[in-house]
Amino acid sequence: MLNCLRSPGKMAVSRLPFFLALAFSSLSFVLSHWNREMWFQDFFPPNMCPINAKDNTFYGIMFDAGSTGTRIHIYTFVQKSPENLPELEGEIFESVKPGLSAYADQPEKGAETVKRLLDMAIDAVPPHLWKKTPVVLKATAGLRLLSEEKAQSLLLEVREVFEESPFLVPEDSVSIMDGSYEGILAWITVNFLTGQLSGQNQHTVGTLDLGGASTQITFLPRFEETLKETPGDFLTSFEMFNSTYKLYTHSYLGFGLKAARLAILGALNVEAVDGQMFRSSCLPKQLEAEWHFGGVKYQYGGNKEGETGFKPCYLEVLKVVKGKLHQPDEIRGSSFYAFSYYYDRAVDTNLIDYEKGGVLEVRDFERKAEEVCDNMEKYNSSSPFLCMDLVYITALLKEGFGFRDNTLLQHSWTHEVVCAALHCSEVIFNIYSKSLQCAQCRSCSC
Ligand SMILES: O=c1[nH]cnc2c1ncn2[C@@H]1O[C@H](COP(=O)(O)OP(=O)(O)O)[C@@H](O)[C@H]1O
Ligand SMILES: [Ca+2]
Repeated sequence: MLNCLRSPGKMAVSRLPFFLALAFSSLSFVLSHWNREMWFQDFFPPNMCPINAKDNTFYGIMFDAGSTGTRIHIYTFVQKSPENLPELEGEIFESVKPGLSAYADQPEKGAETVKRLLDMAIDAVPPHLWKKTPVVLKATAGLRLLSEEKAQSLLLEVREVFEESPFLVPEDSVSIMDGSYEGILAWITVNFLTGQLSGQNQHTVGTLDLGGASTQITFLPRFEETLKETPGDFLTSFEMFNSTYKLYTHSYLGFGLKAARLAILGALNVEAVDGQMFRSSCLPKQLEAEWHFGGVKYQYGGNKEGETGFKPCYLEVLKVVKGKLHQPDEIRGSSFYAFSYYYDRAVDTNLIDYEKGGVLEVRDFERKAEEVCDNMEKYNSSSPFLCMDLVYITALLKEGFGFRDNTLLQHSWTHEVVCAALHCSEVIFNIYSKSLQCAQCRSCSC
């Protein structure tokens, strides 16, 4: 199925329910087929599997506490027969903004946002299953950036909310997720849901996740050379469905889209931001405004007198990106799924369709960045950061990770490749919107 995505250098940009992999780790088939030594065995205890065949519906409540928002996923699984794999029947999703880290100095208020979301689960899960339904919260880069003390008091308050709920609270149910797990979860979700982990001919795709505060890159190296050249802590081995996978994965803290804005503005790690005005050539000349991130208020604006536009902006962004990331040679000829802010900004600028997702080259982001940055007045109805965000995405992909621009490949976009790839990303999107049907992809005939 994913053959359609293997045209070198193309990226399918789509929304992704990566927390699904975490919820799947609660299933009996996962626990019996996946190595018990695996890192995610602790997320849900083995007794969470359906015990008797009649009681074949079960639930899992998963919180994704991201740097920009907190999301609840209430998954319903059905085990139709003991010998079959449980199936994901549905998902209820809700989110709130801002994320927990915005409540760094008011942990109780932060936990209150989690409680409001958890109340949804009380309505969604039948009362007789409450005690058997695990509730888990994994925080990502927003909390990683806080001091240990502030992060822990937030987690403690959330844990209290969980303890007061009628659900099952596993031992390590509220914690900060390690960045490399985050990358692996996304990779498993994409490749598992598209059938790449169970079949004979596995054609896995890499994943690129651009969050608010961190960014992850994950792929399965095909060449020995890559393994040799990669720093040890960028490689993680695990066993799944009787295969061993040695993945390249890394999470870059501070390289998420919102954290990058601060770095570009020179506002990252500045002690007293109060009263300071941070300016950039990536912003509309006359702009002066305020922006809140991670519970801090920043004043920012355009280069009133100086230059603005794509070129000066790119130079500014380069300082933040160039030479800061490991560049594995192998990715230049590989396919990647890109999501989160890659997807959001591609949709915002009509590079891809909101519903279908789509396939892009790195240069598509670059072209759009030029168009937006050199005509900022035309785009002033959307976010003032649009130019900066697009330039950052371009620079991160090209100069950060070392992806090729793929100028030559532009012409090899046959109708078939584009159509098939669109179908695949559509399937991914359909999964996100609760349907696990892949009929369209299987019958793809362009
Ligand atoms: O369940 C999801 N599926 C797909 N994208 C998601 C989901 N949850 C959050 N996102 C995307 O993640 C981005 C925000 O990143 P987040 O707040 O998770 O920061 P972080 O990962 O750096 O902590 C946004 O683009 C948002 O749309
Ligand atoms: Ca995230």
